[in-house]
Amino acid sequence: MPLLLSLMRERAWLLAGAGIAGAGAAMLALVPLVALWLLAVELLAPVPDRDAMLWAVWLTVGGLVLRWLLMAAGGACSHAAAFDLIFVLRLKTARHLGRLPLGTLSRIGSGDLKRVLHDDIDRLEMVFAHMLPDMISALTATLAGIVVLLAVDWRLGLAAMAPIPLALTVQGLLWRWAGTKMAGFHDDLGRMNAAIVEVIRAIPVIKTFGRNAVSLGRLQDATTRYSATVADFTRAAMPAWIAFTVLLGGSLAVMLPVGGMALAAGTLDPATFLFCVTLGVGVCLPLLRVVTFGSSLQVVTTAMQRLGSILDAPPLPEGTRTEPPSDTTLSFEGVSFSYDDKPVLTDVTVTFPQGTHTALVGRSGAGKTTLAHLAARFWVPDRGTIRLGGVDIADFPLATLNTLVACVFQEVFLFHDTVLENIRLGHPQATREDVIAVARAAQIHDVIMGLPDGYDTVVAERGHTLSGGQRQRLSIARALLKDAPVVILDEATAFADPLTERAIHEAIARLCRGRTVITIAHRLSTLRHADRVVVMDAGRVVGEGEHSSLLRDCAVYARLWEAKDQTEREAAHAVR
Ligand SMILES: Nc1ncnc2c1ncn2[C@@H]1O[C@H](COP(=O)(O)OP(=O)(O)OP(=O)(O)O)[C@@H](O)[C@H]1O
Repeated sequence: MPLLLSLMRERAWLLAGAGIAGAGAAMLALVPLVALWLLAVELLAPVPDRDAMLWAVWLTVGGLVLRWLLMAAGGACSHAAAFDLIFVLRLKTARHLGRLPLGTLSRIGSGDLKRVLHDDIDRLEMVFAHMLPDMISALTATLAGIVVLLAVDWRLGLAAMAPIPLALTVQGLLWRWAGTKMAGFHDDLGRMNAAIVEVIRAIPVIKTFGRNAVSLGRLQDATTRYSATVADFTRAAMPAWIAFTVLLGGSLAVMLPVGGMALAAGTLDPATFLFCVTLGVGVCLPLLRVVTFGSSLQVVTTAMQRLGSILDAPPLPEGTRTEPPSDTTLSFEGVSFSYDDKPVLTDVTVTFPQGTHTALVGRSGAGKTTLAHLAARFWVPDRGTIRLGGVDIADFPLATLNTLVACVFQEVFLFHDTVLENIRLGHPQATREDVIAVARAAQIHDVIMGLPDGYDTVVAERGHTLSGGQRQRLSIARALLKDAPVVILDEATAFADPLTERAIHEAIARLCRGRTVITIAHRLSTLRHADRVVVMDAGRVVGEGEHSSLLRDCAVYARLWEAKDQTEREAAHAVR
């Protein structure tokens, strides 16, 4: 609710305009009825006044035209406010997401992120463009109708209002009951959303494993559970909702006997009776729209709470230093890190000197990727400091650190855009010639020229028109264009055949020239290209130096090589 109110303040004038126009239009809806009453009075008079009757006709026409104008103006204001606010909020949320640590993002989960960014924010269109003006005009219509009735004949006015307290009591009880069910309802919806996202992502795996894939089962369970919750909710709420609707339409049942008695007593004339009954029939019915708005508001409030909890998540703290450090030695000093409660790095102290190429090796799960991610500040260490040229990387704004550190990771994400723009991501101001030059250096130029529109070919979502090795070379081109002094490579040859691997290594050699490079070497063959090796085991650095000295002094390293040699011997034996 506070988020909704603060949003309303941002476009207060437009919303006020929409509200005033809606209220005016609702009041003008009464004009034809008043004109009808004036006509009836004249028609039932012994000598009807023709001028007064003509005036009543003109009053109706004028009222209708003005009402149409007000409705158009109100609609324009409310839609302008709604789309403005959606734009502002979506941009604010996207910017905030960009500044959140990866940990927070993965905790939120992609299903919930999609729901908040897309569905939840979209609900604001319904609130500001439709529900809010509609509620104001509905409330005004009922209020104005009752005020007119009270002014014309207070007895019939009170009779028209009589069912309202009972109807609102029923609805209040229904709301209170619905409130207790909402949390479960939204949990089920969240589970279904997460299952949908998982299935979309896992389509290749599902195809491979057929219908037995866990994802499909989970989606089926989540959907069944959600529809059962909605069905139970609707069934249980139906009687109270029907009672409320019937009560709101029940004004006439009270007005007819009250009016009949007044007519019989001679204290009410027939024209006034007719007018009051006509107005009273539907005077409370607009409140139905107000109540519908109330139920939808509950949904929107929950959506805004979800959005609020994301916007309240603390972003990565950023420094203000924008000048680059004097050198690009990267050092970890007593760095420890846990994913939630699971310790992954313990007291890591290691230096990657300027201009050297270091291979990071260790068993799977040793913490190599995590160490690299910390250098790019995807996460913040629990303890210790990471320095670049002696400066704590936390002292740089993320945008500056981004220009200093380039990453080439195993999974390369390509945007649904041209190849040119995908490479240009590394340096948005780069010219086409610059892009072609780095693509040549990354050994990917010929592949790009073979695509239907060359550099202007649009690559499909998640880069499915390029192979794994090609995507990696494109990622290297990006990093080359970025021209960052520190480069982190996560086993960039994982997808490659021997020829492609050679092409990639040539590309990497160009990328590494004169820079501080860390290669996460999942395959020990990558070590040939490194100046030195850092060995990790169970989240600690257990050795560093040159290959030969490590082979002699570091048991973990010696075991890794022994395993590699044995695998190669077995492979050679199998081929023979
Ligand atoms: N996002 C995450 N959330 C929770 N735990 C994680 C996350 N990423 C990695 N881990 C865990 O942290 C540990 C270290 O993982 P990391 O990826 O850093 O190891 P690695 O040495 O790079 O492994 P590999 O060579 O297999 O890629 C592993 O036990 C892994 O399960």
